[in-house]
Amino acid sequence: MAHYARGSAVAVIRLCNPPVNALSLAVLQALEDGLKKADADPSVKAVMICGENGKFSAGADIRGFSSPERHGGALGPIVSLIESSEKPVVAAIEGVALGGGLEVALGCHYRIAHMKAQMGLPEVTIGLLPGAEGTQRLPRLIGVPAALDMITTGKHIPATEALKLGLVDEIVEENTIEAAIRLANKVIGQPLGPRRLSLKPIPRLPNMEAFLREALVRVKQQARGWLAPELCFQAVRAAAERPFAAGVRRERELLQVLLTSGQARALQHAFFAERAVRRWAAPSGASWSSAAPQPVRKAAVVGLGTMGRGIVTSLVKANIPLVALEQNLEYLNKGRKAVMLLLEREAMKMEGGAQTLDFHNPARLHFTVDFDLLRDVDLVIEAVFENMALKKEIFHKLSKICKPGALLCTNTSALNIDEIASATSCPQQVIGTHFFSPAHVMRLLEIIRGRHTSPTAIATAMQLAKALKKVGVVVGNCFGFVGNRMMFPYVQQAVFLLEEGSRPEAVDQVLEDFGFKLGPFRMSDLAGLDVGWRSRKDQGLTGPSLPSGTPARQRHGQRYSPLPDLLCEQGRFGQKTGKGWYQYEQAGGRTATPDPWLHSFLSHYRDTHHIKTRFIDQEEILERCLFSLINEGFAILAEGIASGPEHLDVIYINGYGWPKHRGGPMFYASTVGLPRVLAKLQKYSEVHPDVPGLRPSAFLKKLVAAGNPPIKEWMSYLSQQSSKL
Ligand SMILES: CC(C)(COP(=O)(O)OP(=O)(O)OC[C@H]1O[C@@H](n2cnc3c(N)ncnc32)[C@H](O)[C@@H]1OP(=O)(O)O)[C@@H](O)C(=O)NCCC(=O)NCCSC(=O)C[C@@H](O)CCCCCCCCCCCCC(=O)O
Repeated sequence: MAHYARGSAVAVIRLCNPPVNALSLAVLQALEDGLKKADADPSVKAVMICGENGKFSAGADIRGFSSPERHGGALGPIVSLIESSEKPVVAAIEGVALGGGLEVALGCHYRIAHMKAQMGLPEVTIGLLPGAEGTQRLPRLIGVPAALDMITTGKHIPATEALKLGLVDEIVEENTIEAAIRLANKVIGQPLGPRRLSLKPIPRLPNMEAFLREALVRVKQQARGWLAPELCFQAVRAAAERPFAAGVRRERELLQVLLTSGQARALQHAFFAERAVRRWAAPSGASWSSAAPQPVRKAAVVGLGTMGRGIVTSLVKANIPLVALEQNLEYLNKGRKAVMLLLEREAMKMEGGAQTLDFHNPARLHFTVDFDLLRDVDLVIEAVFENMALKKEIFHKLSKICKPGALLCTNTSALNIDEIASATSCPQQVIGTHFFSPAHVMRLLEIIRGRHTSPTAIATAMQLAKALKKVGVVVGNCFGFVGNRMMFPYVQQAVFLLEEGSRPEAVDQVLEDFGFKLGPFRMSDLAGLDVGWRSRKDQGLTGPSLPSGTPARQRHGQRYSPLPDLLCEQGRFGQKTGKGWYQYEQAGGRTATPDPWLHSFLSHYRDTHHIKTRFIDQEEILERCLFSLINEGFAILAEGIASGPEHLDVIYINGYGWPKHRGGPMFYASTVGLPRVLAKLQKYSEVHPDVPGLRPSAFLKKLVAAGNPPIKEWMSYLSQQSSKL
């Protein structure tokens, strides 16, 4: 709703729809009514628009988009109505003015903001464009380059920057509403023509054409199949090249394209999925709403390898005092040097911002080899390499040294949390925190609940994720948890495709065209082939513990490809050794080039194993890789390892480079249609009966039999879910 009130000569319209004053149909109607009332009242000389509870508005009500009467479209005429008012209208911006909220403010004749307010046009991030004439007004106000930057990235900008850009007229430290009313009184009677943005000419650039050409290249490069940035660009270009009314018509046409692309729905699914995963629940009945986190006043990180260094950097950035521990001085000094380098780089990125990094002060970051210094920490993150015996030894030590109640986290990508916890006297305080590399950059934190993990421990780990500006997703304990477990069949299919006749660059191309930043082979070269090799040796799948006489391409009666092991045996670990599935300019190089050596190696391998080579088309590559990953997702849901498909989607988008505009793997499956996914899996499984990853999961079959219900209803088909969460 919007509340209308009149005090002296200034009428106040307050947008009111908690928690973020989203512009629902009711709010828009009330806003329109308020404007008309103010217009009709001769004692009203000016209008002030503000939001309830210290927030202007987060824009159109995204939840309403999927309702039959989509109401976002009604906003443009209301913004025009504001602008055409004969009485000055002032926007008082507190908290956020985003999307349609900022478009309302752009319709106003004056904008005044609190200095802590944030503004932006984030429609691009939900697959849309600022379709209430925002693409036409903003460039007229702040110029094409700045408007293009805001509209194609969706970034939020602080009030101080908005003032510099001329987006707001004034910023205030005290009461914004009172300041806005003062301003409204001051401008009564002043001419409004120059304040109407639709009448303003676009600020010209000497080289507008060249600027736009280069900007388009940049936008396209970054978008990789995501349509909205390019269409946002086209709308701003229309503002630069056409009169206002024609630009508005173009904006509408482009919006229609986006609305029918399917990407808006996918990105909005991703938006709500990210919020849904915060509401975790455990089988005991404990949940996000009942369990309180423990405060983390001081933390520790054990192990300063690649992961530990990133985790330390993340904690320092979150301003958490920290002890960083290594097993000996040599490793400690190496780790300290690397951490300092990372922190210097982060500090440089933050230069000029409000926050600074305090990492030279030993009270905030203390490097040590002395376990005794962990006595008073509230939380420890163990980040040594993936070895069960080593992890158990460390956890045994931690449970003796750390104070009662301290949370003990293990950074592992696959190992059994319960087994690690069994080495302690406090398994309720043990939890898995699976960070993704580089840990100070990647947003995902998989939080693994063991059998005994307490609700307080989960709440504290979720709170930690938030403090680190990460997305925490609570999952159950199984080999590989959610992300890596779904990744195994995907990578396995990619390697099988090589055996059958494809090449790394062909497989990668298909998946990169789909929208992944890196295909499976480029990804594997980046992560290091030795990581998986070590794990397979530990599992007895290769190496000295493999029983003699084991068939080269079979393990436990199932198809197995020794290709990655053979590469490792040749010292081809990927980028770090300059050779892997590709060749690189040098060890540590980043530019992957197809490698003739690998091609002839593959030919030789196929000959040795009498594999008949065939041409494999793009469709088969895509379907075998993606559908096997999705199939595993259904098994995970059925086993209760994750509470819903949106958890899997959030994990894949934030940890595995799944293109966000495709909504995550499970959402993608829902758009492909479950009957089609099932039929394809059945077909491939018949051809490859020795590959369990292609055998359709019982849950997928059940959903198809139930008539392909919408994704929101999937979990209701799991009647007797044995939750492992
Ligand atoms: C505002 C935030 C920065 C706040 O962040 P914070 O971390 O503090 O809190 P949360 O993110 O947890 O949010 C709290 C709570 O509020 C919900 N929420 C937030 N924003 C909205 C919103 N705009 N609408 C509805 N609900 C919202 C959020 O979900 C949380 O609740 P939950 O129960 O889930 O916990 C941050 O929230 C944020 O960034 N919000 C999004 C801001 C945004 O993207 N704004 C742009 C909105 S789009 C818009 O304004 C469009 C206009 O340009 C008009 C265009 C006209 C044409 C439109 C055509 C309509 C048809 C569309 C069809 C789409 C596809 C289809 O269905 O087919």
